[in-house]
Amino acid sequence: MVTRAGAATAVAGAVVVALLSAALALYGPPLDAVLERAFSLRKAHSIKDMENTLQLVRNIIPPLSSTKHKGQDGRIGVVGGCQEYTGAPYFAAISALKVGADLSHVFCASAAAPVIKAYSPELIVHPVLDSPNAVREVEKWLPRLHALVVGPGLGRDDALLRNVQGILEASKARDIPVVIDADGLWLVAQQPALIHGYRKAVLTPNHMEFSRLYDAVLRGPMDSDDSHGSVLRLSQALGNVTVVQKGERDILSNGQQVLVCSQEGSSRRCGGQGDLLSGSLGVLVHWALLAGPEKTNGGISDLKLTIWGPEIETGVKTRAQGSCGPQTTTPTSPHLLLSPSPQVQPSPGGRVWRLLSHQAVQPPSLPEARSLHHHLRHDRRGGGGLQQALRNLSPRRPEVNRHLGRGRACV
Ligand SMILES: NC(=O)C1=CN([C@@H]2O[C@H](COP(=O)(O)OP(=O)(O)OC[C@H]3O[C@@H](n4cnc5c(N)ncnc54)[C@H](O)[C@@H]3O)[C@@H](O)[C@H]2O)[C@@H](O)CC1
Ligand SMILES: Nc1ncnc2c1ncn2[C@@H]1O[C@H](COP(=O)(O)OP(=O)(O)OP(=O)(O)O)[C@@H](O)[C@H]1O
Ligand SMILES: [Mg+2]
Repeated sequence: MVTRAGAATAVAGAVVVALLSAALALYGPPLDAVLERAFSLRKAHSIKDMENTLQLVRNIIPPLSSTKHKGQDGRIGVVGGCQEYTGAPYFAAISALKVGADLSHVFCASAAAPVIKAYSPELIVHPVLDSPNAVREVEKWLPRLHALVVGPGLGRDDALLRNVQGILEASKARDIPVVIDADGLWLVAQQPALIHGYRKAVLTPNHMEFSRLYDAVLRGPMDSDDSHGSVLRLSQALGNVTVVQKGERDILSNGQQVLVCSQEGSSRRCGGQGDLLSGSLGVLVHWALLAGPEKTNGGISDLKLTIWGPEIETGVKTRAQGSCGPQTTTPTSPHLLLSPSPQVQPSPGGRVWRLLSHQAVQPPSLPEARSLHHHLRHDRRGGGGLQQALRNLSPRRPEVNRHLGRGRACV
C-alpha cells in the first residue's frame, strides 16, 4: 500500500512536470522570446529558491551511467488506440521516450496496431486490446513495466473498456502507478470504485472530462466559481488520488493540497496536447516515486519550495495554530510557497531569463539531440542552468522541437 509520503511524492512528481513542461514549452518559437513570455516574472525570488526548485527536478531524474541496462530508467506502457484514434496513443507513448524513458509500449486494438507501428520504430506495439485474452496478454507485460498510461485514444467501446477494467485491476494488484486520461476517465466516471483510494493513480481530465467525472462521483455539477475546491473535493471523493485538471491554469490536488500552475505555454488548442502530457507524466511519476520521499522532501507538503517563474499558487491546507482541523488557505502570492515557514517575500522586478542567460555558458554543440533526461543529468554535473540544457537540444531535430513545442502542459 502506498504510504502518505509515497502518494505525496506522486504529487511532487506533478510539480516536477510543471517545471519540466515549462522547459518543454520553450521549444517552438525562438527560445528567448518564449522565455520572455513564459518565464517573465512579476516578482522574482532569490536565486537560491530557483536553485531549490531546479534541484527538485534534478533530484528525480535518474542518473545516466554506463553501468545501467536497457529499460532501467523507465519502461512505460500506454493502453489505448482504436479504429478511430491512433494519434493519441502515439503522442503519449513517444512523449514518454522524449522525456527520457528507455522503452515505450502501446497496448491497442488490432486495427490500430499497424498504423501506430508505422508511426515509429521506437514504439513496441501490442495488438491485443480487443482480443478475448486482452487482460492476460497485458498482464504478462506488467512485471516489466514501471507505469501505465491508460486512455489515450481508447475510445468508448464497451468490450475494450471491460478489458481495460481488468488491466487496471491487475496493475493495482502489482502497485504499478497509473496515469488515467481521456477515455480511461470515461471508464472511471462509470466505475469510480475502480481506482478509489489507489494513491498511485493520477487522473488528467480536461475541462469536459473533469465535469463528467465530478458529476458522476459527486452527484452534481462542479462549482465553477470554486475550481480549486472542486479539484480538492473530487480527489477526496476518489480516496485522495491525484487529480490534474487541465485548463488555462492547471489545478492539481491529492486531496490534501491544491497546486495551481499558470505557466504560459502554447496558445494552440489542438488535439494531442493532453496526450503529450499524460505520456510525460507516466515517466515522471515513476521517477518521482523511484526517487522516494528523501529526494522529493517527502512530497509537496514538506517541500520548502518557492516556485520561481511560473505563477504557481497553492491553496495549501495548513493546520492553523490551535485549530482542530485543516484549513485551505486561498492563494495570495502568485508564487508557490509550499512550506509552513514564513512567506518568502518576493523581491521586486527581475526576469528569470536574465538570470538563466547570465548563468548559461555557450552550450557545447551536440551532434544530435538527446532526451531531456540526458541534458538534465548533464546539467547536474555542473553545466549551466536548465536553459543551457534546453539549448543543447539540437534545433536540427525539428521533429523533437515540434513535439516538445506542442506539448505545453503544466502539471
Ligand atoms: N489524434 C488522435 O488520435 C487524438 C485522439 N484523441 C482522443 O479522442 C478521444 C476523445 O477526446 P476528446 O478530448 O475529443 O473528447 P472529450 O469528450 O474530452 O471532449 C469532447 C469535446 O469537448 C470540447 N471541449 C474540450 N474542452 C472544452 C472546454 N474547455 N470547453 C468546452 N468544450 C470543450 C472539444 O471540442 C472536445 O472535442 C480520447 O480518447 C482522446 O484520447 C484526442 O486526444 C485528440 C487527438
Ligand atoms: N484554455 C487554455 N489556455 C492555455 N492552456 C490550456 C488551455 N486549455 C488547456 N491548456 C493546456 O493544454 C494542455 C492540454 O490540455 P487539453 O485541455 O487540450 O487536454 P486534452 O483535451 O486532454 O488534449 P487531447 O486533445 O490530447 O486529448 C493542458 O496541460 C493545459 O495546461
Ligand atoms: Mg485528452
